[in-house]
Amino acid sequence: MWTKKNIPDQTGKTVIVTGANAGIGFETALALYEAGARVILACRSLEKAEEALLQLKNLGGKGTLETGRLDLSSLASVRQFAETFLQNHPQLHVLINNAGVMTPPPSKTAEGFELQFGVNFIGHFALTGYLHPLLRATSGSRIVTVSSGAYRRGAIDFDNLRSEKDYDPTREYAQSKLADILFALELQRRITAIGDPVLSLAVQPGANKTELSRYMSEDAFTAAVERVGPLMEPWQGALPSLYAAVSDEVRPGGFYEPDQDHGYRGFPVLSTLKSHAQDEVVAKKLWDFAEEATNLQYPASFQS
Ligand SMILES: NC(=O)c1ccc[n+]([C@@H]2O[C@H](COP(=O)([O-])OP(=O)(O)OC[C@H]3O[C@@H](n4cnc5c(N)ncnc54)[C@H](O)[C@@H]3O)[C@@H](O)[C@H]2O)c1
Repeated sequence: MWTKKNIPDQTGKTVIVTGANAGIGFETALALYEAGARVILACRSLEKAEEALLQLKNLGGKGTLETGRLDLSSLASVRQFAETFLQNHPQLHVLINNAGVMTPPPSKTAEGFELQFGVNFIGHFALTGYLHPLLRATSGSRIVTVSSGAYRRGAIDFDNLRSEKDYDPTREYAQSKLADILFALELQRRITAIGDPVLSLAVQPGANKTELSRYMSEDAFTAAVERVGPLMEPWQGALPSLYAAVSDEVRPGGFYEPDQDHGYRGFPVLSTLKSHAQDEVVAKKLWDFAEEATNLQYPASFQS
């Protein structure tokens, strides 16, 4: 069984974890810090990032910790974070696109996207794009994008990417998490096409006790727990991200999730995605949309 004890020494590696101040992101950052990495806690609130840094230091690790302000609901903030990072770091070994929001009241990003689509997908698309040149220049680098089992119920509604229709929070969450997977796989195809060794992987953490459910009603939360069974601890939810971030066994464009044979609990395994998440036509169309929305085109030498 793969656990965080299997993480090889990460001394000399630089890792960014988005949404590292809470839940799965915090546990992901902790494990990599323990293993010796330089971990950048990229958080919406700098104050919360500093609090998390102190908590992590108290827990102990042989790596180093830094904080950065990153609000994924604003492309200006994403750009500012990336520019500051690029000025101060010669390498980036792992980018973990972990931050997320689920079923909030109707709200929009600075650019007018529905919050879940904007934060979970568009913000991470932009962040990855800004950091991509440094990832390319760093040997053995990888990008890990955290999706959700909710992708299975998701569909990309190209007539509603700018919230043209009524807001349905659950549908929007599932769409954003499907978008994360389509993005990770399309990115790998584009990276491979230009002959780069960078890896792009997608993961889903299973059902974990975190603050992600803060906007769910008690009834909806109870029904969800009845459906999926007892929730796992956040450290368990971090295992697929950690496996994808450090394992030598990962497959380019692979999707990792807690083992289905064990009820989506415990150790991470390579898993087969449902066919709609492997749809290359939809992925390309979504990529085109994201490029236009963010004004970013990458990989730089890729010709579609
Ligand atoms: N907890 C689960 O059961 C579960 C299941 C499937 C997928 N996930 C995914 O795991 C990831 C981590 O979620 P979690 O369960 O730890 O939830 P969480 O609510 O505990 O943590 C989410 C993190 O994302 C950050 N975040 C939210 N909006 C942001 C923004 N605009 N800019 C920057 N950061 C922002 C939060 O501040 C927090 O640090 C998410 O992508 C989520 O969709 C979680």
